[in-house]
This record gives sequence, structure tokens and C-alpha cells, in this order.
Amino acid sequence: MASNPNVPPPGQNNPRRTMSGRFVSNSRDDHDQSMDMTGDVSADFPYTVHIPPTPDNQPMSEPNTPRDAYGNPVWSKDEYTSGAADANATGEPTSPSQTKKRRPLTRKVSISAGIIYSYRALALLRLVVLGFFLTWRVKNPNRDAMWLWGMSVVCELWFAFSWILDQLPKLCPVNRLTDLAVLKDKFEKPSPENPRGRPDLPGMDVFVSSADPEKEPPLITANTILSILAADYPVEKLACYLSDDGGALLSFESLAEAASFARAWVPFCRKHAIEPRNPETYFLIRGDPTKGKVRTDFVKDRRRVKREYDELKVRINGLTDSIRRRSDAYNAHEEIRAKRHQIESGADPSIPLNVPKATWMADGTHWPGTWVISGKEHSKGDHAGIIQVMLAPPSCDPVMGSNDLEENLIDTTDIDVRLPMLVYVSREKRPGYDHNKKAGAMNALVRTSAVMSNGPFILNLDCDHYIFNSLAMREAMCFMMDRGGDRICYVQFPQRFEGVDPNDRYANRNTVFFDINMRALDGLQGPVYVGTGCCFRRIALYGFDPPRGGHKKLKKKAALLAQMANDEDEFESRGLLPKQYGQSKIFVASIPVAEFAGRPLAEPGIPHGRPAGALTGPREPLDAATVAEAINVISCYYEDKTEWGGRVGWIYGSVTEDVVTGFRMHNRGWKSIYCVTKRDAFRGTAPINLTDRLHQVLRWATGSVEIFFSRNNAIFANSHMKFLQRVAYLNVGVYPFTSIFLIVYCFLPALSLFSGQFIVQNLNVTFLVYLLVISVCLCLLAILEVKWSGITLEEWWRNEQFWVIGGTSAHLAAVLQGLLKVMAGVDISFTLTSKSGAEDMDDEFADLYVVKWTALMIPPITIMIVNLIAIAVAISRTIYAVLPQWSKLLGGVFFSLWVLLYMYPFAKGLMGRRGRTPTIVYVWSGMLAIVISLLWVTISPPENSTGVATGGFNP
Ligand SMILES: O=c1ccn([C@@H]2O[C@H](COP(=O)(O)OP(=O)(O)O[C@H]3O[C@H](CO)[C@@H](O)[C@H](O)[C@H]3O)[C@@H](O)[C@H]2O)c(=O)[nH]1
Ligand SMILES: [Mn+2]
Repeated sequence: MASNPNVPPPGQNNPRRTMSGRFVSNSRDDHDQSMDMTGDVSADFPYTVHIPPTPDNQPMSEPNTPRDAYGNPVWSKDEYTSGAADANATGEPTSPSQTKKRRPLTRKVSISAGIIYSYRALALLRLVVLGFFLTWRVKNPNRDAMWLWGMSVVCELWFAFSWILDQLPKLCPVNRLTDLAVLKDKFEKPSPENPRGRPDLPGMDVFVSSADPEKEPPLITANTILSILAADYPVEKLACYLSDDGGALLSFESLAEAASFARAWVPFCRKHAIEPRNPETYFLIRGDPTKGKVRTDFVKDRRRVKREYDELKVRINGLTDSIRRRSDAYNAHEEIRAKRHQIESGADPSIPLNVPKATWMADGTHWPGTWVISGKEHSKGDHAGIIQVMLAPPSCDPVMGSNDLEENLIDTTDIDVRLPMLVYVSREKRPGYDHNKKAGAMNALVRTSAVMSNGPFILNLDCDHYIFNSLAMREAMCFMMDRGGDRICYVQFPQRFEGVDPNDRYANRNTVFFDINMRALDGLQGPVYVGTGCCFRRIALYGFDPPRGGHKKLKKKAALLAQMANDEDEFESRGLLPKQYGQSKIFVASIPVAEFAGRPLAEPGIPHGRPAGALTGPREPLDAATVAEAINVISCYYEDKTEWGGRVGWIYGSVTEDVVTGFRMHNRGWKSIYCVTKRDAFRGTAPINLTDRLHQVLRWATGSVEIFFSRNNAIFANSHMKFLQRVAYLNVGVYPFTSIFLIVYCFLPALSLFSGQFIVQNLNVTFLVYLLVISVCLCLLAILEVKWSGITLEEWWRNEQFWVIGGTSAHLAAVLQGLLKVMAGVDISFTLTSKSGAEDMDDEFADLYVVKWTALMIPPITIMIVNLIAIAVAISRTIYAVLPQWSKLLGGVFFSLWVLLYMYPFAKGLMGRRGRTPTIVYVWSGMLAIVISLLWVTISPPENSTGVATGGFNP
């Protein structure tokens, strides 16, 4: 297929517009009638898909347009290298307006000293008592059952170790506040350097990752995209990229639909200050939508936009069907043509024809990506790279709408109707190349966006994580633009979830992690990167070191890059850059531009900032050469012999690419920030049924094991990282191994009950007191954590429970899988978490009760059954009065019940919908167990039948 790299001028690559202001493309319903079977429907289809003509993996001819600067910043080279910015920053007298501007953008808020000091003291106390306890345990073996004692002591030693790994990094939590008003003052108010008050904020490229329209419904992705397009950030600075790892026409066309609906949605959001700007959620909000709305036409506008949105939903839901029908028609037509040709050419008509079952675009051409019935060069792992600019970059000045209701859906007088740039990207995939899952997709986007918009900041969102707070990007910018902001590699926001059952049975919200661990890490140079809701400094992804020693190193490197990009020989002779970043000179040239544009403003106290007003110029329009280059950099051979995935970009080699990527940055000396906003910044979906949840934690734990056995193990971290930060990263790699000890420990109570022994020789006072103290300390620590983090005790308890459930199932499997990878090189696949929204209107949480069998469930089920039987055996032995020591019996039973208590949500989950009366599970299986054990005891009565008398409390 001949590609057409020409990008239509702004505005022309959009769908046709009807009189009602709606946009149509030929991709829907009426298609069968309108389709011209001669294949000439291309004339009015709005999209020309851009793909590289490189199935043979040859680089495209180098576009001949050397540029000094690309993107939005106006950047004077002289000033950059001469350090004029520095000079200007060294404290000239400041005007009153400047003093006002010097108000900080962010602030640390300390946690109440009372709470935090008692928290630390308690942790210390527990540590000490734990030490005494374990010494006592080691010194006092149970001589009657050394095996039981040995196993339990080993497990307890490990638990203590893993508790320390988890507890230590939690000792210095912080909270932070931003001041958005100061940000506005600094970057959007008229000033001598910026007389028109044009936005001087740096550009932001938003990356949305999607991989499979089956598991990730296009409607969810479309909503995410809409929330981004409508975000409150200067339009001309914002660009949105959708990565489609499925290469599906369905994703492509639904993005086109979303883009055309954005013309109504975005002005509506701006006009009436809508929140959240994800239409699906917005229209479902319970309560009075007019609350706080002042414009009288709100109700009318809302009604219209709502109807338009409903139509969009129907269209997106109908896409699968319309694509199939269209393709069937085209394929039938092709077959007829081939048959005719066969007859005409005099060939034997009985020879079967091999016409491929292609997937067709509305313009009557083959879809270059994956076909519905996958064919050669059109399957998930084998297709061309595709780039489509769905919305062209907007002009740099506002474009006000009008009250012409023929043209517009709503009256947009005095409303800026521009839309941010929107690009569809599906990287090239070929057999024989490792595509490196999400990390690979993100790296393709990093390069393509560098060429097309080069925002110095990158916001990364999974396709199901939408912007819930339209100011979120500004929050991130406060940190990045504040004093010392140039040392920040990313600002991570907490992941918040919708559609989780109110009891949060499987701790899907992960609040312990997001409100306790992450907040605490924020006090230790920064939270880990968790894959979504994270705003990166672009150059941190390029493997740069943070500015140290007066920015000299960074400046030198950037200047060198700039020089090399311009000077052919220099570039070539060093051999260094192509090796690191690949062959694209345009890409390399974009690096220093991004570095410069990402700096905070030069001000007293911010020595190496950029001058105010430097980012207010218009951005270069996209030209054909640029798009050609953007396609070049997403080809699958581009990364050959480069450092992408190694030192540069998202790091490869783990299914939890996120943790590794963040780790590398921290290890280089960058800091990160955890930004918890009052109104959630982003929200996503979480798998709520047991099976999906287990698979999710399986992937995470497997990723952790991969990290543990790689050079990204925190043991090898360098001195840029604080000690406790290293402990936290070590914990990330180590926690799955706890499962080995946990599973043994969960069988111990049953083993003790069966054997009539216990993990200690007798339940003496010392043992019980130690046990009591460490448990009480743990509870008090939990209460204090709850106090400083704001989570609830129930959430904390759910987390404990799931720690046992996940620990005895998914984590164990992860350890095995990880070992297999290390020892036998077995590759680990990325199982997508399905993101089906609540379909069933009668029961929002219907998904919760879905029971899908998985082998992961075997160990926890075994644990439950064995423990139940053990309890029953113990009870029947008591009935027969044959147990040697009642204290051991009591210990064992308590121990067993404790395990069962932790497993309770799991048992509930297994029951599916009936699990609503979950006690039945335990009661029922308990009865069964009693029967079994009565039989067992009758068949083999224990030898010692004088036991009761010899037992007792024996301190
Ligand atoms: O080959 C792939 C596989 C996945 N994805 C995308 O990666 C994201 C995360 O996948 P998901 O199945 O939703 O995983 P979760 O467990 O929900 O995600 C968490 O954990 C992952 C690491 O295991 C991170 O990549 C995610 O960002 C983080 O939110 C989704 O947007 C996918 O579309 C790709 O783009 N290409
Ligand atoms: Mn997800």
C-alpha cells in the first residue's frame, strides 16, 4: 500500500461535518448501502493512514530538514551556552511583582509530631521485643517435636526479616501541598517578558497505552482520551498519544469517533466547568448536576451533549459489527473479481482461489494493522507501524466559538474551541523481534512524540485511567517548576479505583500501599513508579543524570548533543549517539530542546532556570517530513544496537517495567514526588473478582522475582539512594519469597493438631507474653498508620487478609515462574487485566461473584480444608478425651482458626454469588470435617489415652 505521508493542514483531517454540527465518517451503519463496490469510497473518507513503506525493514530516506529547534520553545542558542540565564539569576533587585512571584509552588506539610514519634517508638519497641522473642524461640526448642519447632522458627525468622524490610522505610512519611494560584501567576499572567500573558508553561505529552480492544473496551479508552483532551492545561501545549499494541482497526475507528465527539465535549466542559471530564462518569453522577452551575443554558447544553454522547456510545459499540460487515462485503467483491480474472485468463476454474480475508478501512483499502481474521503481515505480532494525526496541532492563540447552532452543538461564544493534538500510534511489529510489552510501546511513543511535539513532560496513563481532576497536570507542574524541581524525574499520583465492591474484599484499592508505603517513600527521595498516573521529566527518560555540580555536566551533555545533531561528522565520529538513541537525527536534536524547556524559571534561588516567556511562541506546524520521521522511529528495528530499554526510556526485562524504570532513575540520583490531591487526580478500574485479582498480583510478583534475579536488584544500588530507600526497593524484589514460608506456616497448625504437638514444648507464660506484646504492637502500629495516612482500619485488615491469600497462591506461583525464567529461560507473558465496566445495571458488582477456576487456587483451598479437618480431628479427640495436652490442643486450634480467619475472603470468593452468606462455607465444610475426623479417630485411635491428665498449663 502506497503511503501518503502528507499531513493535511490543520482542520482538514477531521471528519466531515453535518449541518447539525455533528461529524460523520463513513465508518458506520449506513455503510453497506453507500459502499461503492468499485472500491472508490476513499474520496470522502477523512483519514489517510500513515504507515512506513518498510515491510523489508529499510529505514526511510532521511528527511532533509535539519532543525535547530522543534516544538514550542523559542530558544536562543547563545543564551543557552553562555549561561546568561545564570547571570540573570544571581540576585538583581526585585520588583514587588517579582516577590509575589517568588512564593513557593509547593510546600511540605509535616505529620503531627505526636503521631509520628509514637509510631517510630512503637516500631522500635516491636523490633526489640521481636529480637528477644526470636532469641527465646531459638534457645527453647521443642524436644518432643524438633521438626515442628524447626520449621516454625525458620518461618518466624523470615517473617521478622520481611517485617523489618516493610517497616523501616515507613518511618518518615510526608504530605505535600501545591499552590495552583502561584503557578498561574508565574506562567499565565502578563509580565514584561510575556506582555500578552500567553501560557508560558512547558508542553505536556500524554501517553495512553492500550493493547487489546477485547479486554480493554474501546469505550473506556475513548473516555480516557476525552478526559485528556478536555483537561485544564494550555491547549497548544498539550498533545495526546494513544498507543495501540493490538494494531486494531476497532481502536483506530473508535479513537476517530472520540475525536469528533471532542468538538462538542471539550467546549462544553470548558464552558460549564464540568468535573470529571470523562463523559461516562460525568453523566452517571448521582445528585443534582445543576449544583454550582450558573449559566442559564447549562441544562439545555447538557441535554444536547448527553444525547450526542449516547449516540457516540452506540456508534462505538456498533463498530465491531460495521467493520465486519464492511470487510465481508469487500472480501466478497474481491473474490468475485479474482474468480472473473481466473476465468478470463483461461486458468482451470476448479483450482481454489486464495483470496485473503482482509479487514478493510472505510476508504476501501486494507487496514495496515491486525486483521480480524489475522493474515500474513496482519497479525498481532506482525504488522506495519501506523501513525495517524486525528487532531492537528492547534494554533497558539485562542479561537473563540460562536453562537451559530447550525455549526455547533452548543453556544460557544467566548469559549476557546481549540482541541489539543491527538495522535494514533501503533508501532511496527515483526516476528523475530522482542516487542517488550508495555515498555516497548512506551519507548516507541517517547520517540515519536519527541519528533512530533517534544513536550518536556510526559504523563503516562493506562487506557482505563482517566483524568478525574482536570487540574492534575498543573499539580505535577507545581513540583517540576518549583525550586529544586529540575532534580525531579517524575511526579507519581496515587492510583484510585472505581467500581470496587464497598467491602473491597480483595484489597483491590491497595490503600495500604498507596497511602502508607508510597507516602512514606516520598520522605525518602521519592515513591516508586507504579505504571500509571505518573508525570515524567522527558530527559530523565533519556538516561540523563540530574543536574548536579552547578548543572555543568547536564549543560555540557545537552550542548554536545545539540552540536552533534547539527554537525554530521561530529555525530558520526563519536559513534556514541546513534548507539544510545538510534539513527534519528531529528530525535537527537529534540533532546536539548526538551531539556531546556523543562527547566524551572530563572529566578533568585533557582540558578539555572530558563528565562520567562521563552515558551510562549507558536509551535511549528507538522510537516510531511516530520511525520515521516515519526513513523521511522516506531519501526521495530529502530532499537537495534541502541540503549533503548537498557539505559534509555522504559527499562526492559521485567513484566513490572514500571518499578525498574523508576529504580534506574533513583539510582542515578533523581528524586521523585508523590502527589496526593484532595480531589483524586486520576481514576481507573480494578479487577474485582478473585481470579482476575490473583492473576494481577501474580504478574506483579513475577515481575518482582525478575527484578530480584537481575542487575536491578536493590542490593546493587549505588550511593545516590538513601539506605532506607534501598531497603524499600529490596523489599519489592524480596516480598514474593515470603510465600514459601507463609505456605509452610499455614500448614503448621494442622500438622500440630494431627501430631498432638505444638511449635513450642508447652504454652508457657514467656511465650504467650512475647506473642501478646508483638501482636499488640502490630495493632497499635496499624492504628497509628491509619491515623497518619487517612485509610480505614477495615482497609488495613483487608490488606492483611489478602497478604495471606495472595501469599499462598499467586506469590508462590510467581516464585516458581521466576525461577523457571532464571534457570530455563522460559519467557513470561503479560496477561492483561480485563477492564470490563459494570455491564449489569441491576448489580453493579456482578463481576465480583464470577468464579473462574485457576490452578492458583489450589494451595489456599488445600490449606483451608486441611486446617478444617485438623480442627475437627482435635475436637473429636477431645470428645474421646485422648489428647495428651489440652494446652497444645488449644494452641493448635487457635492457630488454625487464625489461618482460617485470614482466608475468609478467599472462601467467600469461591462460593460466588452464594458467598453472600459465606459463614455457610465454613459451617458446612466444618461439619463435613467433623464427620471425616470422627471416622478417622475411630479407625485409628491415638495410643496415649491418658493424655488429659498429664496436660495442662506448665509454665
Ligand atoms: O504488550 C502490552 C501489554 C500491556 N500494555 C498496556 O499496559 C497497561 C497495563 O496493563 P494492565 O493489564 O492494566 O495491568 P495492571 O496490573 O492493571 O497495571 C499495573 O501494572 C503494570 C505492570 O505489571 C503496569 O504496566 C501498569 O501501568 C500498572 O497500572 C495497559 O494500559 C495495557 O494496555 C501494552 O501497552 N502493551
Ligand atoms: Mn490496569
